[in-house]
Amino acid sequence: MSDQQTQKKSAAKAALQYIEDGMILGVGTGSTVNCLIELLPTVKLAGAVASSQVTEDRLKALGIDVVDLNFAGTLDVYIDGADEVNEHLQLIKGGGGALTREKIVAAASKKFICMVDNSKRVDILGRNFPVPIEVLPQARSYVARQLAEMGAEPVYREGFVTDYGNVILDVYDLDVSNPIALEKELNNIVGVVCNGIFAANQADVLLKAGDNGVETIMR
Ligand SMILES: O=C[C@H](O)[C@H](O)[C@H](O)COP(=O)(O)O
Repeated sequence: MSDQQTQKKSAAKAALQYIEDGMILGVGTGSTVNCLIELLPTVKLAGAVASSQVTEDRLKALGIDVVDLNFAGTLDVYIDGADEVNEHLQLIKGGGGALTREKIVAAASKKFICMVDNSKRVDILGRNFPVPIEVLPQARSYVARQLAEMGAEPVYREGFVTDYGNVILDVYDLDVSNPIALEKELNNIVGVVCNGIFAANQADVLLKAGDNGVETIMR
């Protein structure tokens, strides 16, 4: 097993301490979350709210009851991974295209626990990883032109459709030095459904796995 995979598994194991019996858990999407899902049969959940169809399918395959967020109320805990995280626990997410549903479930949860391996920690978001933006299909070219006017380089994620039937632009060369301001600015472009900057709804706890174990960083 690679070091990175070992770290993902360690972070997922550490996340179990935030899960209580009888809880309806918010469950994210991605390879790190998949490590957590494998461990969920060892806890007694009342159910789970899934942040993507992929996660929903995996939860159901393990016999875990998947609950519609509209009937779950406010969740105590949401656990997810990230593509990048900075020192303020602000994130870029959406490498797997699940950003909108993830942001909704994160916003509807009291506590967001983020699990990462060492490679995800960065000083400034967006230097190495593009910001994914979910866009209504008809607005794709318009939104791309608006982003180009901001000096950025949007790349259409060809062949990919989100759970909501929309498309993704992966945006390079955005200035993410003020993540809260940029998150709002991107949301204001007509046709944008959601963007992958999680700054207004950043993580509350970061579980960062490295060679020497898992470090817990609180906001
Ligand atoms: O859309 C996907 C999600 O935002 C994932 O949480 C994120 O891409 C991290 O995924 P992974 O754990 O596979 O690196």
